[in-house]
Amino acid sequence: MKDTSSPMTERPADDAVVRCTGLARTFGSGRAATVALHRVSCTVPPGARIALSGPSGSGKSTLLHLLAGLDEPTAGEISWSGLGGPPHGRPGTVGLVFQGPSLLPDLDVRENVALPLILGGTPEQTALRAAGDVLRRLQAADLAAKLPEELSGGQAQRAAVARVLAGRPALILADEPTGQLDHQTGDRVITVLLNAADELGAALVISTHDPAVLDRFTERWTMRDGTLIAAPGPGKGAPS
Ligand SMILES: Nc1ncnc2c1ncn2[C@@H]1O[C@H](COP(=O)(O)OP(=O)(O)OP(=O)(O)O)[C@@H](O)[C@H]1O
Repeated sequence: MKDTSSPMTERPADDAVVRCTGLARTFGSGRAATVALHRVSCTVPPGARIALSGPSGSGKSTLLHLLAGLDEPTAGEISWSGLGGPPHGRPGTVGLVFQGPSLLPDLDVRENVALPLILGGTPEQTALRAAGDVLRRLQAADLAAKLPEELSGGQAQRAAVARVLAGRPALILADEPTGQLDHQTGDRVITVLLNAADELGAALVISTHDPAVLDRFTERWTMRDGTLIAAPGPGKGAPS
C-alpha cells in the first residue's frame, strides 16, 4: 500500500515534538477485528498548528490517543524525542483536551485545574496558586470556585483547557474539543487553545468536524479509512 504520509515526514529528525512511523492499530481480532489505523506516519514540528479532519470512524481519535501515549500501536513506532520524555510511555509534557466533560465532579474548577500538578508532586498550595494564575490568564477567574455541574459547556471546556495549560505542555492534543458546543462558544474555546499554545510555545493538534474550526488552521491533515493524507491549508499551501 502506498505510504501517503511523505509530505509530513521530510523534516529533519531533531525537528519534531512527536513523530510516528508506520503506525497501525487494530481493535479486536479475527473476524471481529477493526483496522482503525494502518501505515500512518506523521511529524508534528515544534509550534505546529494542525487540524485533523475526516469522516466519523476514519481514525482521528485513535491517532490522537496514540500520539498522546494513551494507547499502544499494534505496529509501528512513536517517539516524543522533542519532548525529552522517556523512550516508552507518554511524556508528562503532553496535554489532552477531550470532547465531553472531563472535570472531576466533586472538585471545584481551581482544584480540578490544580489536580494534575498535585498528582505530579507539586505541593497543594503551590498547585492551587498556579491554577488560579492560569484561570486568570484565560479570563476564567470567575469560574475558580464553581463545581463542574454549575458550568456551561463552554465554561467546562475552558476549565479543561486551563487544566491542560497548568501542566505547561509542549504538545497539546485536543479531540473534538468543540463538538458539543454552539458555534460562538466553540470559536471562543479555539481562541483560548490557540492563545494558550502561543503563550506556551506548544504544538497544537486538534481533531474537528467543524469547517469553521478548520478555517482557523493553516495546516490540515485528513484521515480516510485509517490512513492519513496531508491537505493544504488556506495560508501555506501544502505542508512541507
Ligand atoms: N476501543 C475500540 N474498540 C473497538 N473498535 C474501536 C475502538 N476505538 C475505535 N474503534 C473503531 O476504530 C475506528 C476508528 O475510530 P475513531 O474513534 O478513531 O474514529 P474517529 O475518526 O475519531 O471518529 P469520530 O469522528 O466519530 O469521533 C472505528 O471503526 C471505531 O469503531
